[in-house]
Amino acid sequence: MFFNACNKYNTTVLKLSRAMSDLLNNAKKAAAHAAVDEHVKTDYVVGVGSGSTVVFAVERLAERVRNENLKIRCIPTSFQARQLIIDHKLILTDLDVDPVVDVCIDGADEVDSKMTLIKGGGGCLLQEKIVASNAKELIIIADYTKDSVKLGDQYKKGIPIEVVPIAYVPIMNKIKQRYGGNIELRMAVKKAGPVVTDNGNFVLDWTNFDQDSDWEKINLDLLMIPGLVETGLFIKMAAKAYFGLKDGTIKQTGGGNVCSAQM
Ligand SMILES: O=C(CO)[C@H](O)[C@H](O)COP(=O)(O)O
Repeated sequence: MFFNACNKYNTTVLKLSRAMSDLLNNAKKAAAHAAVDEHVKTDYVVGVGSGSTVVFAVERLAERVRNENLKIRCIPTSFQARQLIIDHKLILTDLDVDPVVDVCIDGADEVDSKMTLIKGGGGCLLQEKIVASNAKELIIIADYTKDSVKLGDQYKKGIPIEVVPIAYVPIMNKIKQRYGGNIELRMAVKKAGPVVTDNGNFVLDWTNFDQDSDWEKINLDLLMIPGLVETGLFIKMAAKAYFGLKDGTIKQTGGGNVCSAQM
């Protein structure tokens, strides 16, 4: 009797979590397809972001290359993005060969009402910011859980900060002293010790920050700390965000031209 009730409960929980993940995946796919269809043209150099939503964008790029004979060259923002480009038989390039990127399509952990982003949940913030900063347009694709008024409203894992390993303790102390909140070294899951980025660095996650902070000022202050390589704050970089909603429709934010990435 007890075991039957437990089994029933477990099956219901499993069904609910599957339904939730289907909803999220459909939302991610809808956003990714819309962004690729509206922003990628033939002969474009395309920056390929990182994360689970970008997988749908790469699938769509490959589909358009096959069906429309679209000609594109792709610049990865991480090891994961490079593998995706190779697996989908897209043309791989880099900033040495193609220093100007026509459009960069990437995910985000959170987008606030001013189009300030938290990125780096997957630890790829440095290369993502480099590629985005060399793109004429940064287009964000995300599901509805990423659409916030203020940073920290929905995303509770914090602002990622990439640091040189020998400097991680003093940097953690400085951030806590200056701005408060909590800061932790990101630990690996299938490896003992910390996460090591594609660039050989560590990642700190800064949580419980003041949500009314002046992010532009804080970002510049942080970047002055020796050993701090990059922050996951993307400010005035994204031109547009596509959010896939639960009902399969898409919400778009951002004008498209005011805040395109810095050239
Ligand atoms: O910044 C990132 C990786 O560094 C990702 O774009 C961000 O974490 C969103 O990922 P997902 O599409 O899986 O939600």
